[in-house]
Amino acid sequence: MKVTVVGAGNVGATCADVLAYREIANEVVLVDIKEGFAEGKALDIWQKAPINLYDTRTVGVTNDYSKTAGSDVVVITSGLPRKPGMTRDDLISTNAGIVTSVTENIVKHSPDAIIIVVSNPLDVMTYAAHITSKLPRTRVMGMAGILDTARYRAFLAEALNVSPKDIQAVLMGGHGDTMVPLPRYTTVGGIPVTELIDEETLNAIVDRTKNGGGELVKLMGTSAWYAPGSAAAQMVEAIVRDQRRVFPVCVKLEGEYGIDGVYLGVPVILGKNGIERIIELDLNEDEKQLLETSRGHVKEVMEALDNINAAKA
Ligand SMILES: NC(=O)c1ccc[n+]([C@@H]2O[C@H](COP(=O)([O-])OP(=O)(O)OC[C@H]3O[C@@H](n4cnc5c(N)ncnc54)[C@H](O)[C@@H]3O)[C@@H](O)[C@H]2O)c1
Ligand SMILES: O=C(O)C[C@H](O)C(=O)O
Repeated sequence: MKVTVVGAGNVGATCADVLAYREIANEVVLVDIKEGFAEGKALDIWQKAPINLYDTRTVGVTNDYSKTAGSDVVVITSGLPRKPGMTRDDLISTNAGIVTSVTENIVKHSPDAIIIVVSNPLDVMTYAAHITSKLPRTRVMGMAGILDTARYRAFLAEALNVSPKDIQAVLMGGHGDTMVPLPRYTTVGGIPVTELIDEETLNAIVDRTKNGGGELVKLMGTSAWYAPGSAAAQMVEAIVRDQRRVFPVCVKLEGEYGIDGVYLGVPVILGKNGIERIIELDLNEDEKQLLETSRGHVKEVMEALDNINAAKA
């Protein structure tokens, strides 16, 4: 299996490293626009192989997409991260141009690839990659739900003083303040979380999760990479090993949840064909309302992208 990661910055290099040391792919190609940057990162990861004992080959290239040819999966992490005081949506015009041109290059050299978008604003960059690639919606998806759910699970594990391994949760909607964590679908070793934690603490954890990205941007001056890079690698693994894992993933909805033509995080089964199935939960009225708010927000940002594209045309 051959996997390309575009963008050799914090998230891309972390993702490539996880793909390599966990031997998820035989070959990982790292691409960046900065001369020598991807080559250096790929060489560093390769030189770690004798220490951490893996044999995945890592190759770095500066904008040379011929080396990515025949990739089974491509992860797009290229683009600006936000700085303190910015929202993810503030990145739209710069990152849309980057994601669009990267996607054109990817499909030219790997027409059968499955594409995982990581660049922000996530839901709308997934839209940009999907319309550019012209691939079926099952093959172009965005990573955010695994990260947001991981934050929620980590905060819960801390509050309950239990292993994060035992916390299962679902989170839906856009990757932003309107994301929709679902306490009703959260369990701790099979026990509904509401039986183990009081409402006030749970609500505080939900709020912290919604602002989880911003919390890290404030602390570090740029956005997170260890959990995001690992989350993208986990999606790659589910696809290349045909694991049929159930994850929240951003995909174009075509009638599911009563929503049409908007890119949102929903639970899916992820396997060798990409999105094998979208799972439709029976949401209650409050949850439906939260999802509708999230849909409205993502739709607005999608329209902003349409306006940017129309102005360019
Ligand atoms: N979806 C998520 O949950 C999530 C999580 C974390 C970060 N992100 C997003 O991922 C993106 C990358 O974050 P980062 O921290 O790795 O940033 P970074 O600045 O460390 O790395 C980005 C890399 O992209 C490269 N790049 C820019 N234009 C390119 C092009 N046309 N072709 C190839 N490479 C190009 C840059 O040279 C840089 O090395 C940001 O947009 C960030 O907001 C998303
Ligand atoms: O918060 C960001 O800007 C990056 C990413 O979307 C995250 O949630 O960590």
